[in-house]
Amino acid sequence: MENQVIELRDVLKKRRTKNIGPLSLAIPEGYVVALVGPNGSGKSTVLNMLIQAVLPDEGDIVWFGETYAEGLPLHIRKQIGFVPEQISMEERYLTADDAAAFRSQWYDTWDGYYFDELLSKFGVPRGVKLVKMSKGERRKYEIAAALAPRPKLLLLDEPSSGLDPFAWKLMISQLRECLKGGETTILLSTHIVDEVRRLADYIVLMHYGKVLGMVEKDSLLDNWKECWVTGDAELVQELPGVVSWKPEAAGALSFVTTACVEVERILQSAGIPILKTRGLELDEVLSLWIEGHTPAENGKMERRE
Ligand SMILES: Nc1ncnc2c1ncn2[C@@H]1O[C@H](COP(=O)(O)OP(=O)(O)OP(=O)(O)O)[C@@H](O)[C@H]1O
Repeated sequence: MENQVIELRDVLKKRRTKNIGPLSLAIPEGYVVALVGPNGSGKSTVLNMLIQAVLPDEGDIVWFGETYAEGLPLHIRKQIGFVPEQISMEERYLTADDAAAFRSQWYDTWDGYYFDELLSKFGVPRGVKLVKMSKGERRKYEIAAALAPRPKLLLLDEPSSGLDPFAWKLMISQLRECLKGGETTILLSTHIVDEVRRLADYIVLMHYGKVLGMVEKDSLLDNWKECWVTGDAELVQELPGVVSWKPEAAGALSFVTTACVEVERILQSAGIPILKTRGLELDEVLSLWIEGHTPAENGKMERRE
């Protein structure tokens, strides 16, 4: 059986206007799980509960097989790298190097050379206080500082927010690098479809404080597509997973399906060519999922090489 790095068991956080939870979720070791969902759906609250910056009102959180209701012990905290949504108050008036010197005291696995290399590659200004940096520069520092101790678990709250395209690509390649050994697990919240496409193994959808499901990314993105074929309404009614369709020019029609792999198989055996397909954007996938078009059950994944 796979090791679960994190487990949430009926976790509930009461907020003034809405509750986040009850949430039950298991994050398997060695995978990347993308938390997606509209603003205010509870993604940051989940991530903050995982470092005990926010404490749940009910339920249990299990880290590496143990619960720690009395506070996260240092040996567990040291295995977690966190990129928060907001810059921490304690580090505001420190430079990147001073903040790193402060952090490295808590992490015996802190790799100063790696941190230095990341700051240089990202072009983070040295000698400038974090509070005086641009949003993107601070983000780059946060990513470098989260990666430097080579943690087993990386919690990333919208890590690409404010990054330019060059820095974004660098972040993706560095995260992929971390995953190579198979022991690092990443839980990230994101609104960026390309980030999900390039990194995630699983997608967890949050909506109004609830988890609507956890599904394999490949299965979701391979199956949820818009297709163009030559045919009529009768044809579309025979096809599985069709959620909408419309006539197009020259006797063609387009339809959105949540079962494209099966649709392709059926059309191929009927000798009907698919003229074109388009993978849905993340917002389209989320809207359909939220409307109740649930993805197929996820199968077991092969472990990452
Ligand atoms: N400190 C707080 N006190 C009271 N309510 C809060 C607090 N932090 C968050 N909330 C509320 O909890 C809900 C979930 O917020 P959260 O930041 O977890 O959402 P999110 O999914 O990360 O949103 P976004 O995509 O906008 O970052 C929101 O309705 C928010 O107003």
